[in-house]
Amino acid sequence: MSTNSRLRQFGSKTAGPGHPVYVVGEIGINHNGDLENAFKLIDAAAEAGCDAVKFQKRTPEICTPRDQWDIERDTPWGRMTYIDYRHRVEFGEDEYRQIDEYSKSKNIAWFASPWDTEAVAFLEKFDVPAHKVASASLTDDELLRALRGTGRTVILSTGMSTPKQIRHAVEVLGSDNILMCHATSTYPAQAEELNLRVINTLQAEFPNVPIGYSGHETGLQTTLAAVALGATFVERHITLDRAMWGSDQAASVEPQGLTRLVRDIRTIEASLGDGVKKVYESELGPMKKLRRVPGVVAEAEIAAAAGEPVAV
Ligand SMILES: C=C(OP(=O)(O)O)C(=O)O
Repeated sequence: MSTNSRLRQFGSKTAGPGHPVYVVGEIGINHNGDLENAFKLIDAAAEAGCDAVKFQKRTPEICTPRDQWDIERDTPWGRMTYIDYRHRVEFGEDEYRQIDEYSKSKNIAWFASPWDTEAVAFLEKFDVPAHKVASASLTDDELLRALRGTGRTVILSTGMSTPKQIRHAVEVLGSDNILMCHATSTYPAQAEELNLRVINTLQAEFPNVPIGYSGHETGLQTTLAAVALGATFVERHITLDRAMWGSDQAASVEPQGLTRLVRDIRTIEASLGDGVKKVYESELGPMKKLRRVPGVVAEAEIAAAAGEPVAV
């Protein structure tokens, strides 16, 4: 474990205060079961500068309530039962091997949210940098225990959860290896229900846990606001085209938007600084020109700009 208790490892990268925001393009099931779509989404995330892409891994027979298996629905692949559809959008080991190789070739990490313990065992066949607990799984103690047992960084998403449920999940997972994400689990989420100040609330309640943001809103501004409020991790759903078939596509970010999002996150984190008030050398020229009364601390400020301690 790291010496700073609020830092978390994602392979060779570190997330937490003082480190670049860890940005994840959530592919989820927006690949629609098509490996070529997954590769294109990995390309888009790598080109945008994301640190990782993420998938969702389910064992359909475990995750689909039995009474829904045989319900028929229309899909782009014809009419099929719900359980067949769940299999149709799930990748198996061979596909994940290809995803693993492809991601490596693009120098981007991948991981997933396992929705059941078999999916944890499945993902453990790969050297993933982390696992994620989807908000819907926050109350699944069996899953949380299996994830804790992997010893990897675990991202805990907190949408649709009460403070009591969140505290319980942290107890089950332990706080040493987790990163917690604020989230509102509505697709798309409305600005009025994002409640971004919860990022600060969670930070105050869990001082040893880095806090991130998993967004389902449309648009990018509110995700950038989350970074300004201190989110150390950001995840947004990504899609090749918001009009594609699938429940998550409409609330996802397209490649161009993703590029803007990562660019603006990097600008915001650079602009947040260290919070120590100082006079920059670049301000000395304007100061000379514009300040009529030098003021009693002018010399000290100038010294500070030259890297010397402020004496006031
Ligand atoms: C649904 C997921 O996460 P979140 O709750 O953050 O949207 C997920 O990661 O599968």
